[in-house]
Amino acid sequence: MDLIRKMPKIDLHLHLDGCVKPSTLLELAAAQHRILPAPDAPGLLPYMQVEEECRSLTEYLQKFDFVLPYLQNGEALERVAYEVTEQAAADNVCYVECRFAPMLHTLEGLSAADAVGHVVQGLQRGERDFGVKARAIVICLRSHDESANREALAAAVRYAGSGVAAVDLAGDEASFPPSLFRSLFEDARRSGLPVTIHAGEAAGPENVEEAVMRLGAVRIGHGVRAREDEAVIAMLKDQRIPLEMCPVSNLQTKAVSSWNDYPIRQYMEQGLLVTVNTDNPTVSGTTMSKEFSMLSKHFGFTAEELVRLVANSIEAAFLEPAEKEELRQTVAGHMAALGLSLPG
Ligand SMILES: O=c1[nH]cnc2c1ncn2[C@@H]1O[C@H](CO)[C@@H](O)[C@H]1O
Ligand SMILES: [Zn+2]
Repeated sequence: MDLIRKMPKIDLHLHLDGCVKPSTLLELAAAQHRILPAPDAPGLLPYMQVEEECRSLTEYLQKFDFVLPYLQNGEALERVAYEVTEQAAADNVCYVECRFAPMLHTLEGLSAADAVGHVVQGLQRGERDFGVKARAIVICLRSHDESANREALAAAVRYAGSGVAAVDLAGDEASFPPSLFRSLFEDARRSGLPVTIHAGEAAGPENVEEAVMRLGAVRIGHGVRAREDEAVIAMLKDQRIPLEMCPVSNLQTKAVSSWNDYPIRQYMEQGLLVTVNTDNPTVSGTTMSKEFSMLSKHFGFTAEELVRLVANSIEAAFLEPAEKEELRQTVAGHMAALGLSLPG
């Protein structure tokens, strides 16, 4: 466990609104003169974190409704983004891609572009203060209409290459299939921003295929249910599409029924490019170290296998080649100090 904590790690799939600290929420509420249902951090946690009995992604997503009202101004967004890098540093995560849906932060007059600007500012301040590299990913939401999603996309394009690294599609996968978003993602692709899409989490392998073949995704969020179709697995392998797996979250949303049933080893043996991430540290009650510990506990992952996952994340990162190489050097240096060597 100590080695896991010290190991340099990478988190490519983490939602900004899923990692607000309860202590921060208390301060945001006080500054905004808003009432919370509990007076202290332990009392707030049940409102922010899922229980073991969580039954589905839809139920899981309800936790976000609780924090979003407090994240409607630039100051709050900048602070929680800054704290993403602080939390990353505390767990020896040296690169983080932090995703969020700007349109969820426009309820009190902030524009989508301003929301993106504030998040980018918070991440960049955190990069300087904590030595953690950070990029933002802008999320379009399945439950939003085309015009809202186009506004989010335009905000992403405005910050492309200056803080925003990619575009994503998230939300209720069971109710809104990816085919509804073909025209939106055609424009996303034309903008030059790379695309990652949540798929095969709460619906079947056809969504993974659609995301890659029709929407142009070059990475897939979760992809747990891709295993139900051999042809989809072959397509992921042939195109070397990284999977952003989030084990603790995937158990909670019932993308799988038990650890035994989690396809991570199977995917690695099939030659897929697997990465491991947190999804939502507060909502899921997790950290990168906890994710790695779970893999070592339930699947006997060795230190070398965990290092392989970190190497995969470097390969999958939405960074320019020179920046990626710099990250590789940094990670290799930290690994070497622990007596571990970074492959490839
Ligand atoms: O695992 C997930 N699957 C799909 N959507 C998610 C997941 N986690 C969070 N969000 C959605 O993304 C929004 C912006 O961050 C969150 O508000 C939540 O609705
Ligand atoms: Zn997610």
